[in-house]
Amino acid sequence: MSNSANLQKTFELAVERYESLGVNVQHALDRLRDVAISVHCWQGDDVVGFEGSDGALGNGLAVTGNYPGRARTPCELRSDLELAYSLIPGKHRLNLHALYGEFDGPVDRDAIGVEHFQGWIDWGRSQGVNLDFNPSYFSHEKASDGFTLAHSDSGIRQFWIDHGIACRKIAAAMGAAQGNACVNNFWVPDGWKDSPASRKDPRERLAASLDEIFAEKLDAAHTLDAVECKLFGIGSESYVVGSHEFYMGYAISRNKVLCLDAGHFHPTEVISDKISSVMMYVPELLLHVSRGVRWDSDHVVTYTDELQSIMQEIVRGDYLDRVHIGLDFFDASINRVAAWAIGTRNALKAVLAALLEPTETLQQLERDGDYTGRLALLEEQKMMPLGAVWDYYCQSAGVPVGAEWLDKVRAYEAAVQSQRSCEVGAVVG
Ligand SMILES: C[C@H](O)[C@H](O)[C@@H](O)C(=O)CO
Ligand SMILES: [Mn+2]
Repeated sequence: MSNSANLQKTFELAVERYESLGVNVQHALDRLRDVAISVHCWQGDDVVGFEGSDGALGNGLAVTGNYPGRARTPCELRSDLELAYSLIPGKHRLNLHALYGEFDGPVDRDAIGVEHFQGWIDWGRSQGVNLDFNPSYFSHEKASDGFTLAHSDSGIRQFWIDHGIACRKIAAAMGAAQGNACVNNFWVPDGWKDSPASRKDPRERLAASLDEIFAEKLDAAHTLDAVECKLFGIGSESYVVGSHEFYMGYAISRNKVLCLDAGHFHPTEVISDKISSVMMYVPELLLHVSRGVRWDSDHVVTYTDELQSIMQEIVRGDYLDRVHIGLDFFDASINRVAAWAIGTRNALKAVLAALLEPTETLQQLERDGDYTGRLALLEEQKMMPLGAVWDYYCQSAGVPVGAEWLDKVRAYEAAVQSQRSCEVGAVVG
């Protein structure tokens, strides 16, 4: 029997197994097809961007590793992304940071405009890839003391307010061009290494700055504002202005999308447990699916218990329409296209596993107080033939099955990435 016939047979047997639990595999695959993961551009170049500055990453963000082949121009980044998307089943989004505009000279962050992102908008249209966006409040001389929107200097605050306003306009233009909302996520690094004398003042300034940025009402069909909290960072170990409580309150009171990054809490705290709580009070949620190892280390997403729990919570709560799934990791110690493929495929596998769960049966057992049955079924689930369904899904989506994608990455690395030996400065691709 050919590989393809084997795969089909294994899939059919898997369908029967799931049917015996009352799970309709085709229905699960139909739902999975609609899940668009927002793939983060910054894994492709170690969060350097195209501003043409020295590229030094600041404000608590750190990328470790020196694997060759980093994308240095928009053309290279797009080429790498095209390969990555071809290895991932389904249609996915691109999450762009403001520092990835195409600038033909120095343009400061408060002066960026949609013209600097037209290349991305055109590329997105040609690829059928919808865009999300992020203002960049880091790696800039006006953020060098760790403060931006909460800065005590009103001039610096104004500069960053203007950056936020400019980014909202760009995001709205992207959304209008693609015909669906561009999620525009605000993360600011503001915080202190050591204990503050006033925790209150910077928080009041941050809220006031954000209110100014969001003062103009934009069409929600074009852009949605999201706000991302953080517990601590390198250099902001004692205090982060935009804490979870700060943004939870801000998002609820201003009807904003809340962003939960899996690496932004205490190391033993998980975001999966937060989803059903926050969804009671905020309209929509953005996730930065990441993997912290001992700290917010932004490791490539692997198929962990927490990844599975996050996707289970989204599916069990019937939140697929209100949760935007984005990724946030940056690993420079392995091939960067492989990092995207591994992390995104894992996120999708976890969504598939959640869609294949006999949720109604489990919840009925729970309502009946049959916790023995609940635990037994949850554990038996773990041995179900998920891999057979995943392989079938990849094959029917026209992307490599199993580890076959790695051959494509290796061939691309040999032909393309390995030729990128010398660094280039500000290059418009
Ligand atoms: C580059 C991203 O915006 C950044 O990772 C942010 O989302 C974050 O998580 C900072 O820790
Ligand atoms: Mn994040």
